[in-house]
Amino acid sequence: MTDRFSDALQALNQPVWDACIHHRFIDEMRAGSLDDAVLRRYLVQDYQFINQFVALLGAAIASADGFAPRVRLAQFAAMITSDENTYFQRSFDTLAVSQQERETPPLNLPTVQFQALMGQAARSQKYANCLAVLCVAEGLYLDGFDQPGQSLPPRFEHAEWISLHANDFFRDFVGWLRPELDRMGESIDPDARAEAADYFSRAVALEQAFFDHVYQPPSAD
Ligand SMILES: Cc1ncc(CN)c(N)n1
Repeated sequence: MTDRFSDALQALNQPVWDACIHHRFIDEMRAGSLDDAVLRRYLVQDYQFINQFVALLGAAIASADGFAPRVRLAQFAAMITSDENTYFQRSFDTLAVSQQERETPPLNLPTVQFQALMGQAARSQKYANCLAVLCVAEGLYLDGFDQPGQSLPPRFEHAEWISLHANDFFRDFVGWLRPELDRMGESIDPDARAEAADYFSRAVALEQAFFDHVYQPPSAD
């Protein structure tokens, strides 16, 4: 077992982590073969995830222990609220997603649970808890979508979603997040480490449920 907190947390959750990064959702997105109904369900739910995710970034900014991490996190929030937000809007246009579905869709159970987890981490006002969830959300997408030598599928809805999670800025951010969680892990007591570890595990499980659920018909909750 490694000494690094982020590695130890990932190792503890490795089977579920691997199930996520090899999930058919990621394979089909990368192949450009994802069914439009699945893509549509995913994007509609994920836009609601992103809403709370940006609030979590705000909480991480507020609870961080210095200006340098705040700058990093704020720069990342700027990317999500610009390039990623316009990706969603353009995809919604292409997939004929109504304004109501963009803003107030019925939520899947994993979306509700993920929003609750992020809200709980934010309200804890503990930087380590926020970082644990961020490490999962972004580390897992980097591992899933950033494959060496991959060629991008033709449709922008697939290609851009991959590119948003496989580029130098994103690699650099995740490459900063992991040691940042390690650094915080060293500065908190065992109870606080266990608390952050629990956020990490719950977030990994929710990532899997989130992918699984978009393959189920809308009334399946
Ligand atoms: C559910 C979820 N997890 C992670 C990500 C990556 N930003 C996302 N878009 N959606």
